[in-house]
Amino acid sequence: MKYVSTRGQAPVLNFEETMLTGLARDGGLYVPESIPVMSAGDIAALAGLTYEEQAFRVMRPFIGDAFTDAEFEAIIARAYASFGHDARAPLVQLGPNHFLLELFHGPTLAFKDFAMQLIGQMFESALTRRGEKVTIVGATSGDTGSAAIEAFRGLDAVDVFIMYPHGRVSEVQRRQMTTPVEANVHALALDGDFDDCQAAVKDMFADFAFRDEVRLAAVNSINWGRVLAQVVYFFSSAVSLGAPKRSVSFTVPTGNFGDIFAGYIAKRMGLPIERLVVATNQNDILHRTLESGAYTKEGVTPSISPSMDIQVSSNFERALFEAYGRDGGAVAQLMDELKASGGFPVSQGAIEVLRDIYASGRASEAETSATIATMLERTGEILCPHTAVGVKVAEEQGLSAVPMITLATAHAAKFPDAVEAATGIRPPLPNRMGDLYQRPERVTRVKNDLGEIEALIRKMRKT
Ligand SMILES: Cc1ncc(COP(=O)(O)O)c(C=O)c1O
Ligand SMILES: N[C@@H](CCOP(=O)(O)O)C(=O)O
Repeated sequence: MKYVSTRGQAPVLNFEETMLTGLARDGGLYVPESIPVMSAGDIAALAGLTYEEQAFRVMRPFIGDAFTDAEFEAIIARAYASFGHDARAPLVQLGPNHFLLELFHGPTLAFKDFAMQLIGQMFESALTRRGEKVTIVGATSGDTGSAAIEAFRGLDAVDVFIMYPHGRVSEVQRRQMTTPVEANVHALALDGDFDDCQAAVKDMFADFAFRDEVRLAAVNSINWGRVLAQVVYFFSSAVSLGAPKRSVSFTVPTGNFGDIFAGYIAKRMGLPIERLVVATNQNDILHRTLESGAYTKEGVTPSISPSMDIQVSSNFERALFEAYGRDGGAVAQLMDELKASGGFPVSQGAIEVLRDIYASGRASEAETSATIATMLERTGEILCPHTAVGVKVAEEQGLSAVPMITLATAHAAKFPDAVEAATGIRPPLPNRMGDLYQRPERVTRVKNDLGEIEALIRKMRKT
């Protein structure tokens, strides 16, 4: 399996190189040269298997010879061993034909653990074999960062630097990043918003001297390995509701577009997905784009679903690449326009392709709060605000004979203030999170200045 850049100018790589490279050298994102297809028989055979067995079968065609079957099985087993639910990604029913896919049973209580625990194991295995070390830089609006620090803490072959927008993540998210004691992980509180953090990561990758000096690697959904791991739960949930005989639809709370793009990959692999619905909060650039055909950046407005406070949605580039018939030159031009003028019009042909694949909706702050309250009353489920955005948008899609699965992307206890304001109940952290509120914090405040960030990383890295 080979991987190509969405901007068409970077070297073609195999899976392991793609995983360790992160952003392509032309600024694009790597995607598989072709998408492997699973037959109806292959999909039906997933029924009754464990999550780990399903993960092996779904991901195996993408990894080429990066790992032997035995190594890959062991990596998957280690990745999910720390999850707090035997099913890993259980489904619960919310109402007639509406299901919630609980993706928050991993160690940091968000869906990011599914991919991050896996790529942590894959990095460790590949780097040990190669005798190499890397410096990971990541941008987070709260969940990617905590999941990355958890997955990579204490590993000898990596230093990890996670930038989060100062004052714009929840206390639980911040503490998950600032309390681990291992010397190889660092939380950097940046003066700016998530888009500034993500732009800084991409600028570091574009600074080839720095990139090569510190051997930069990425764990945001820039990294194809992240998207790949997230494909699995689209299969596991659909199969448990009767796929491939029965179609399903998904609503995905969306920010950086990685999770819903994983759903698109599952569909391309043969999973019968009828609708893929993008659910946004008030930072609704994706919903506006699908409605108007113009991708136009506005400022990021802080919300009660802070992990989705994003305006420059990284993986939308992968969706554009597909919608423009895999024309890397056209995508590069759009990305230049975005950088220069803060937006671009999507061509008529491409927007029609996108609208064919993705539906969309938006939930306001008041609607999000009201959904948390109503769902508690109706179903007894306490939703996190991101999940509530998804549930609200899913309900607006209207009932159909096809089951709708909304992704529950985080545990309510990560956002206790928003949940308490909506319901009067302050959701407690699971026991296994222990003394998070008592542990001392370690964080470095940093200006949104590339030179300063790079100097700090040079100084703090140990490899
Ligand atoms: C809890 C939560 N929900 C939804 C999202 C949006 O996911 P994506 O960025 O893959 O669109 C995020 C952040 O990525 C998140 O942390
Ligand atoms: N919501 C994310 C933003 C980064 O997304 P990623 O999937 O590209 O890592 C977060 O919680 O940090």
